[in-house]
Amino acid sequence: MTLQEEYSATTEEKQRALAELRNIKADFSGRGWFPGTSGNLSIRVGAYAPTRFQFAVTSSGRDKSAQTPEDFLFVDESGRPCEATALKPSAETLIHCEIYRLTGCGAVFHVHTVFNNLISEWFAERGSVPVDAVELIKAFNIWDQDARIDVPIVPNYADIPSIVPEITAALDPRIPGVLLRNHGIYAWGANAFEAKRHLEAFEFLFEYAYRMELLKGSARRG
Ligand SMILES: CSCCC(=O)C(=O)COP(=O)(O)O
Ligand SMILES: [Zn+2]
Repeated sequence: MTLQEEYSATTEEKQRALAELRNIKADFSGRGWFPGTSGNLSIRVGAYAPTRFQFAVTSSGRDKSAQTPEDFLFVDESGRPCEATALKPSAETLIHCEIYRLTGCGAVFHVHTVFNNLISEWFAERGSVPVDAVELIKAFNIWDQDARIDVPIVPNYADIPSIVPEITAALDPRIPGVLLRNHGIYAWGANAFEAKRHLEAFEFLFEYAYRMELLKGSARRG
């Protein structure tokens, strides 16, 4: 068996990943989480080693509220298509590659929302969004009484490869997500179910943090 064959998935596994991605794309689109063709999704398939893996990823620049046969393609650990295709992988595929390499996770989801953009800008100088003693922190499998977490924020650059080392440096193994400043969130999990749970929890916590900052501001003004 060649290395290529060893790490590529069965046809059934690939079809399952595509079906799951289609459902998640439709679900997130219904929430308005892909404005203006933004956002990208991926699910890993086949065997995994940090230096060798494959995943299905959304193709670049497409209307993510539409379902078409051109929505996804399979790429390898360096973000290159691993099957003959005219499709272009997401412009942010290298970020997915790095998250898989660092964490060994099974799915990575990226969305742009007003709350994740506002909160990343508000706390940009601090380098993280603090969240204190909110029950939904448990969605990250953090069960400490009154847990406090810091969601990392990294700079956003037009040149995507320049973002990769920022993610490498900022990633906290306890926190399954990272914010790109004034851009969006990357959230991941062992599989699509877990990545979706994490993404939903992040979005709840960002809205909570945003509204809490407003309340504190109005309390200070009297
Ligand atoms: C139109 S949003 C700018 C690109 C972006 O941030 C994004 O998430 C979508 O890029 P893709 O290449 O994955 O379509
Ligand atoms: Zn983006």
